[in-house]
Amino acid sequence: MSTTVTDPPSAAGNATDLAVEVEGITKRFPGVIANQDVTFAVARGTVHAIVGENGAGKSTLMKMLYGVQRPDEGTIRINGESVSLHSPADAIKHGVGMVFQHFMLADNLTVTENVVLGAEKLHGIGAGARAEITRISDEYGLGIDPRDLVADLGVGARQRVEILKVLYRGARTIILDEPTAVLVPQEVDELFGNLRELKREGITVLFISHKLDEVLSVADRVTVIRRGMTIDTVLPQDVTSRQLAELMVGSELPTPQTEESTVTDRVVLSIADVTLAGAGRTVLEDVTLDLHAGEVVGIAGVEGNGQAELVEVVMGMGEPARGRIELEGTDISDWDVRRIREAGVGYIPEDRHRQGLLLDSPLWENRMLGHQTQEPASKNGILTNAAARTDTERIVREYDVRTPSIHVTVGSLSGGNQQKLIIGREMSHAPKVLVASHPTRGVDVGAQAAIWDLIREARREGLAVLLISADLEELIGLSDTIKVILRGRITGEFDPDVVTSQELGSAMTGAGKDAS
Ligand SMILES: Nc1ncnc2c1ncn2[C@@H]1O[C@H](COP(=O)(O)OP(=O)(O)OP(=O)(O)O)[C@@H](O)[C@H]1O
Repeated sequence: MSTTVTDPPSAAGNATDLAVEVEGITKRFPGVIANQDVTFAVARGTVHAIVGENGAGKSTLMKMLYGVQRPDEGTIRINGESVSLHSPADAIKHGVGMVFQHFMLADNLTVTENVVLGAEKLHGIGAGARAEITRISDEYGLGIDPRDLVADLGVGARQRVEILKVLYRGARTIILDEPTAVLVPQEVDELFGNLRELKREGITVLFISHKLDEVLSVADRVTVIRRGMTIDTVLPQDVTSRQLAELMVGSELPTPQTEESTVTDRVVLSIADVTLAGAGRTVLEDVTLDLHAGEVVGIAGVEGNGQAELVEVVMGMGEPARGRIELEGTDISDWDVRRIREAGVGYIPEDRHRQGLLLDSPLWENRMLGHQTQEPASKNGILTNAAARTDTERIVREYDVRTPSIHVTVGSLSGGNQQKLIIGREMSHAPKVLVASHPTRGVDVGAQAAIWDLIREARREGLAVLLISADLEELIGLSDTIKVILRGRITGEFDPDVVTSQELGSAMTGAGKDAS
């Protein structure tokens, strides 16, 4: 493919037209070269995407640009000036700000309070700050009211507050980490509109994403990183998303197989009229659904509409006020997590850091987490570390977990590789039911396809899956039926063979027509 961008990114080729230059950056960790001689340049006022497989080195690169990590070798130039960044405060002084995937806003505070927190010296905390927030919001078309309470804002608006927060601190280059992972299609369109407005005003946006179609629709240039090395910087009009994926992987991708339905009429998990109250309001109301052997039921919803609580009641982390949950005919409504797992329910949690993994422990110890009482970790009540280690080696092989060994801490793995380890662990106990929250969040396209194949294979053997995902392509691609959850109620049911992402997005926000 002759897509390499050889000309300097700026029309004039003048170094000062470049917002960021990365030259010969190398970063080593024990047993891993995370970045090796990485070189690329980002023109001012453009949107520049960084893509690569899980563990390719994208986050490490961004951490160096944001002052959280120091390169071992190489140079970073910002606006033509060579810089040495020792902290995020350093980075922001040079005009580089970062917006993380997990928002860091306090719900019970106003937009102004959130924005000024830690930056009180700039414009105070009162009228001056509010005026500045309004000015920035107007200048970049963000539509933010400084007096709004963050709790009242939707996901898209919260993200705009995060963007405003870094602009308020003087950022002229903004790094976004997988910004669309939590957005519905309409919000993605809005965000991309905002990014175009930002670049018109001379702001530079650098972003990491695994969603290659989106990358191609919004980026001016795309830099591909493979195993720590820069492979190419391409123009979006010169490549398809498949070619981009092949550049990431370094070989041709297999064509995905479509599957016949494997749904049986045997109900494995039955959720009947489940109602749950929390913090003075009803978070789940009369939720009823059956999971059959061989079936994937997808749950589509904007974050915060009860899907997390639904998972919690199914997994025994919350007891419903009303209703009943049965596993193969047995009432499990008041069972605890351990008993439910032992009865054959696998669990891929939404927040892998809080619920799925012990970051400071090695991979093989994490293999036993939540399964201490089951083989191979335990035989007749005695822990068998050796068996757990051997099985971890198998998972690393089968799930392509990129790691120097099974003895390093899980915290040192890239996000996508942590996720692959969790999925490998949960699938190895041959569950009857898999409760999967965002199973491929942060996972690259190749690994996502492999995980979908594994889930489909297990479904053929009779696995029933409750799939909660913010990735509508995933819901459509993997589910046998999709249910929409809105304000704690199931408000619609869709056939994945005919529904579009746009229709699902509308139903999720309550804007669309009801069930088809
Ligand atoms: N603090 C650390 N200690 C040891 N190794 C690390 C550390 N941070 C990253 N690595 C390793 O560096 C490599 C690159 O990781 P990085 O997180 O940058 O990848 P990534 O491209 O962002 O992946 P993903 O798409 O999965 O988030 C991986 O092999 C990872 O295990």
